Amino acid sequence: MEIAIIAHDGKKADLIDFLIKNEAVLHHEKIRLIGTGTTGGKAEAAGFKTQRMLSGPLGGDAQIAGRVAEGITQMVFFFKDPLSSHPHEADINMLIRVCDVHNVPLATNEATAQLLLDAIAQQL
Ligand SMILES: O=C(CO)COP(=O)(O)O
Repeated sequence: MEIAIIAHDGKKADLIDFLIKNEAVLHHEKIRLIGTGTTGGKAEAAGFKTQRMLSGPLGGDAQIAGRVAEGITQMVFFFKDPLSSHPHEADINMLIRVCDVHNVPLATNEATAQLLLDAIAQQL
């Protein structure tokens, strides 16, 4: 299963902490991580093999949306920062919309991501 990880700058530390907390599940052979450029780089530095797309503002969210639309990415953890604005808001909303169009689970905060991952862990 391919899971996309994305975090805005104000949430990147929270996402990495979340990955570390769940490393037993995330290192399972059936799980493959992809991420936007900077988020993916930080995940790599923390020991998580992650296929990196472009940085979000340069089209990374759009690339992940494309993979969701094609059925390649099957879950998205997107730790959005609700307290900051982003120049690529259109891409962010497009990714959320594409997840809804294709009924792909999308967590935009840690509590939801944990519930999704716990559900996945039971199926591995
Ligand atoms: O902007 C982002 C999501 O909208 C995240 O991109 P980066 O991981 O490259 O910072």
